[in-house]
Amino acid sequence: MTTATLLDGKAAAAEIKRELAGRVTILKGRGVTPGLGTILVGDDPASHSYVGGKHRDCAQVGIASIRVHLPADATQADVEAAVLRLNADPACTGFIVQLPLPAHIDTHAVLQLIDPAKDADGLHPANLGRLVLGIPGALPCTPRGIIELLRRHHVPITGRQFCVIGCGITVGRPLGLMLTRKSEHATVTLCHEATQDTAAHARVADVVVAAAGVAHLVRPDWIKPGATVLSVGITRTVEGILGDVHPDVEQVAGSLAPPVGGVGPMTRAMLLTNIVEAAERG
Ligand SMILES: Nc1nc(=O)c2c([nH]1)NC[C@@H]1CN(c3ccc(C(=O)N[C@@H](CCC(=O)O)C(=O)O)cc3)C=[N+]21
Repeated sequence: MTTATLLDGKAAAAEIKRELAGRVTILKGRGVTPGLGTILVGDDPASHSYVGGKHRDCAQVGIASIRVHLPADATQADVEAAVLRLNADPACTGFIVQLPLPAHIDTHAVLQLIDPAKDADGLHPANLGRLVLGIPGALPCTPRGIIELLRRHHVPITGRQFCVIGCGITVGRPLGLMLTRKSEHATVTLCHEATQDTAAHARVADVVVAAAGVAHLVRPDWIKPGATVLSVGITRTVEGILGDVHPDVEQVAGSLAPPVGGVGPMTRAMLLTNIVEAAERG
């Protein structure tokens, strides 16, 4: 049996961070220190750990960190005030509101208040609209990380058949938009909960991206031998982190991004890239 080549997001992200550190040095020479802000509401351990990782990354490349932490019972007005403060803070080049927000908060109302020029996640309606129209703007970090991971491993994109499983707002839906731009020009099938036969769509794909958040959804018999597979969604259990792709897929795929050390580190590297680009635009 063969074993898939690893799409190593940890190594690619380390390389990107070295490149960004050089660009940050140049910015600092011009008197500009890029700053990433994060707004975290509540005490979800996973969210805390993600936000911690983002600030560790910032320290590595010389980006300043601005951390805002609000209690779980923060009101809509409290969260909106935090957004407005970072919009107005000249030390903050760009920022993110860590998702998910507590259920009593209107997420769309919060995201719409972010200054689109400071939208490090690329999730503001103005930036998603620019993506649809093909106008330059901040791009969502995870889809951007997926495309960058494929490029750095020389996986062909143009003209290839992609099956994207899951069409959430942070991964699947914007990934479909990005992959069908002129610069990528892939053919994309977006599958979701109501798709009749997701396995049949996956089987014909050159690249399968699993971003549904359903543990071990993608089985070995769903994969065309030699295809590229990315396990993006994760489910936390007492036994540890389970990816959307069953581990045995490794025996069929040509290359595979694992649920840990694959797309996750690339998402973080693209967040830093969005900040450095925003600082360079000035
Ligand atoms: N506004 C917002 N923007 C986001 O980009 C965002 C978000 N909210 N909410 C949650 C999801 C999830 N996400 C991850 C990023 C990195 C890893 C990552 O680096 N994972 C490590 C493992 C980390 C671990 O062990 O938990 C790895 O794959 O090696 C994972 C997940 C960003 N998200």
